[in-house]
Amino acid sequence: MSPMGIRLSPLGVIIFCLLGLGVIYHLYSGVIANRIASFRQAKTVDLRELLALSVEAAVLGGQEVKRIREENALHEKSKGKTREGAKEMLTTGDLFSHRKMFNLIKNTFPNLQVNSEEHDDASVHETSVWNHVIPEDIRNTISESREVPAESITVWIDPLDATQEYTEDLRQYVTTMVCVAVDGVPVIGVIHKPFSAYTAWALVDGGSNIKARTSYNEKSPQIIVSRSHAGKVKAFAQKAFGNDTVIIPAGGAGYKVLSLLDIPDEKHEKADVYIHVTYIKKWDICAGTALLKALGGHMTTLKGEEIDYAGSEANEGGLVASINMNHKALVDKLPNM
Ligand SMILES: Nc1ncnc2c1ncn2[C@@H]1O[C@H](COP(=O)(O)O)[C@@H](OP(=O)(O)O)[C@H]1O
Ligand SMILES: [Mg+2]
Ligand SMILES: [Mg+2]
Ligand SMILES: [Mg+2]
Repeated sequence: MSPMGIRLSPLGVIIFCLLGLGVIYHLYSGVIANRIASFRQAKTVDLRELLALSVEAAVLGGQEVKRIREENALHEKSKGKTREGAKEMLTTGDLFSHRKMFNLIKNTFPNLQVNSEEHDDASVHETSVWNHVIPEDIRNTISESREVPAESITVWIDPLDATQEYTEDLRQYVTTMVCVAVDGVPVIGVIHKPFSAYTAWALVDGGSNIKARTSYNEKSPQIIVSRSHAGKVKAFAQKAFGNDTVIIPAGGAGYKVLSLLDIPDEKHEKADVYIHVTYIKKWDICAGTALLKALGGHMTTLKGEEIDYAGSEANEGGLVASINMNHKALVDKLPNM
């Protein structure tokens, strides 16, 4: 008999305790599972793996871009206007490519910050995960892995660059791009051309599958510029390099960076310098910056400042890109905006 006159059966006490534990487990199981999941998520990421994943994402996105164009199912619409009043086009190609690229990266490394130009309001559940196989060309060029803290990484993706030209069926200008910045500094750049199945990739201080050309005209450079967001770039370039300067209008920021390099495609135009004077966003230019940087080139604002590839998407200061020339001397020739 207990002091209160209630008799406690040992079996009853055990059952009561088990029930209590069950209730506590039920209440906290979600919390515990989340804790375990976040502990399991990689705290560091290997840049060589991230390069291989970036290539895979750009290629899979590119397949969507190509398919939608071939099926003539663009369903183009304007998603707004640029500051200069040009229509910002959105097509099914942009959207389907975004779904593939964004989800592949997020499903593989859920805790990475991934900034895409596009958004998916339908939130289609795309479950693809990367198979972690590093292709032979990457393994042969980059022999070592390099771990960096996941929290230092910002990934920028452009699921379809040169959308305006895509709607005009100017397929040669279209690319898909992935860039990885560590602490705001671009270290991985991938530019993929879906209609010619060509991919350029680079890891800064690691290696790449593309080279600079052997010579560039530094005195009278041929300047590649935007054809659909040109602003006053022609007058700007002529002021710097003279009225006879050859100006090449072309679509796509990815296309224009590749035109500075030794790309194995006769049809891809060649230029010495890329200049852009209107507003542009970081998913348009980060991959190009990384590729150029890996090969010893530069992409800066028109004042020669490095661009911080963390934080906001905006780049306000224009762009000048060059390789195998004195970039500082080039910047000094440019007029004030
Ligand atoms: N003034 C501006 N405002 C917003 N985006 C711009 C811009 N100028 C260029 N861009 C973007 O930069 C990319 C290259 O432009 P361009 O072909 O004119 O050189 C295009 O990307 P998207 O096609 O991915 O939207 C384009 O939309
Ligand atoms: Mg766009
Ligand atoms: Mg773009
Ligand atoms: Mg785009």
